[in-house]
Amino acid sequence: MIEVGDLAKHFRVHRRDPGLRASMRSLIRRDHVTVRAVEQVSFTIGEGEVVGFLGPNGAGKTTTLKCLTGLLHPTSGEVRVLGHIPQRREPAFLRRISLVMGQRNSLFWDLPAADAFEVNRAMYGLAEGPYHSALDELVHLLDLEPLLAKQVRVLSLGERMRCELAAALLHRPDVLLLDEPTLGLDVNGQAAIRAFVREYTDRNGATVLLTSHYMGDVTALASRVLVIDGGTLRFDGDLAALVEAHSPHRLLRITLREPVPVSTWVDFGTVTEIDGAMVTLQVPRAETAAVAARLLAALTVDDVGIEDPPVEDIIRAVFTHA
Ligand SMILES: Nc1ncnc2c1ncn2[C@@H]1O[C@H](COP(=O)(O)OP(=O)(O)OP(=O)(O)O)[C@@H](O)[C@H]1O
Repeated sequence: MIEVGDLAKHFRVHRRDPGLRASMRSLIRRDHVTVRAVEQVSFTIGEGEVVGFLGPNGAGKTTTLKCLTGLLHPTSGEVRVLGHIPQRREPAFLRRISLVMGQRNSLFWDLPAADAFEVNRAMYGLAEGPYHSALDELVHLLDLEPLLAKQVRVLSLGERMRCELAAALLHRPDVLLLDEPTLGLDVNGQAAIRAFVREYTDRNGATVLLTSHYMGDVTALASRVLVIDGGTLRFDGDLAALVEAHSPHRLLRITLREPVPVSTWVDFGTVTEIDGAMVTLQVPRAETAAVAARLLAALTVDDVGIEDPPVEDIIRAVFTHA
């Protein structure tokens, strides 16, 4: 469905030092540098997969997504999406994909949302029947009824994102590329978009590649992740495997009947939080079960839970080691 082999995308950019002298000099001589935004990246994504694409700022995520849609031409390497070479931008290809960018507005600003959707209908040449059935489904799933008559320019960010998603899905694309779809939204707004994407993909089986700085988006939607840093792919696999490979520790959350002296914990692990009788201990992953058993035998435990550290911490560790 999506096949990427040794993809590289380099940008040649004009370099100018700050200051007036440098400005004057650049009028005569222009220095250029090459930005290696993406370097030898390979992966394949199968039909119906929902994959998270993670990386710090400037890692190369958006550049990769733009290569997948044909908005950017690769410097080298192979990209095939739905059997098409994206940079050819063939109508048969464009009718089957969608790219939604959280920080970009693609809807006509001055039109009511309903008319902005009509523009997309015309653009994609959708027949009345399929258009209305897709629109009805999206209006229902995204709760758009109260927004249809409002001008796009007056919508809140969360409302606009819901409309952006609807507009992007009216032609029922097989491949959906989501670049920071929850950027800047509050917790409710993020939850609404996540719930929608999950429901939509369950119903329609679309293939999704999703970038987000909110780990909640990725943990809620994707079981597989690609991690990119400095333009290079660092990890491709299950989120659970990433956690296991990069987190040598697990957390034991213990509630005791009564508090005990802090020195008690030295025998069991490293205390990361303590609040009276509630303690969080960090223990080596391989020893988790044995430590839990020793704790239960030695102390009066009301409750004990075993958790992995927050995925954010693990991703940070991946980037730090990279
Ligand atoms: N048109 C361009 N011209 C020059 N450099 C570019 C261009 N587009 C991207 N870059 C550079 O390529 C690198 C990767 O950028 P990209 O936008 O793909 O990163 P990203 O992972 O999406 O980051 P973020 O999470 O901040 O959106 C960055 O160093 C960026 O400055």
